[in-house]
Amino acid sequence: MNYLLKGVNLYLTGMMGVGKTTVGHLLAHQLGYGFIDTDDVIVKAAGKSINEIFTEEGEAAFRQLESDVLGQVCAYTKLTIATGGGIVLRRENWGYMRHGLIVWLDAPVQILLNRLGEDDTRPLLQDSDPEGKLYSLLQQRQPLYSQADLHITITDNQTPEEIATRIIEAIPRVLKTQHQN
Ligand SMILES: Nc1ncnc2c1ncn2[C@@H]1O[C@H](COP(=O)(O)OP(=O)(O)O)[C@@H](O)[C@H]1O
Ligand SMILES: O=C(O)C1=C[C@@H](OP(=O)(O)O)[C@@H](O)[C@H](O)C1
Ligand SMILES: [Mg+2]
Repeated sequence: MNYLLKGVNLYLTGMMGVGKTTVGHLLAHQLGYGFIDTDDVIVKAAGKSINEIFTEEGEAAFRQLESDVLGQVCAYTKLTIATGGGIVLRRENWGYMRHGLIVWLDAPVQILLNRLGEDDTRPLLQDSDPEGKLYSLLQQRQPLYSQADLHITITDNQTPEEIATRIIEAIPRVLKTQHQN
């Protein structure tokens, strides 16, 4: 697999709660790649939580930090990068991610809700109707996620290890021509 990938970065995208951070970590390990989570880099650089950044500086400032981080990390190779669910919103982020392979992890809203129902670390879900919020975010973002190179559908009973293996098995089918030269 590493011979085929030639150090090309993998970007995991998809809705919050789908497992980008969890699966990305395992995927990096299986590939012998480094692992970066854009949210983690932002939190470390800002010295505050994602919730604090949203509350004190606003979503627009968070999105700028997110693009800045992506612009930095895309200069490196042999990385699996777990992005935040909203990375697909900015056109410039696609320009950065297109240098690698973009994977969309796609799960039904009910799975996301089950996983994040008790979680208070996602500022966009601190809403009186988290289910409705997830549906509206998905409706807005689905056309964007669908521009990924690889679409992996997640069901309830798959472990993160199984999902990482499925991604690895699917990669040869989607390696772009420019990456095979
Ligand atoms: N395949 C899975 N099966 C069960 N729980 C999972 C799975 N993948 C992730 N989770 C759990 O769902 C929650 C959200 O996962 P996370 O990796 O943070 O998602 P994301 O980074 O996409 O928001 C975490 O509590 C994580 O342990
Ligand atoms: O979907 C989003 O807009 C967000 C997703 C979060 O990351 P995860 O997708 O890793 O939960 C985090 O970046 C922030 O709370 C905003
Ligand atoms: Mg995450």
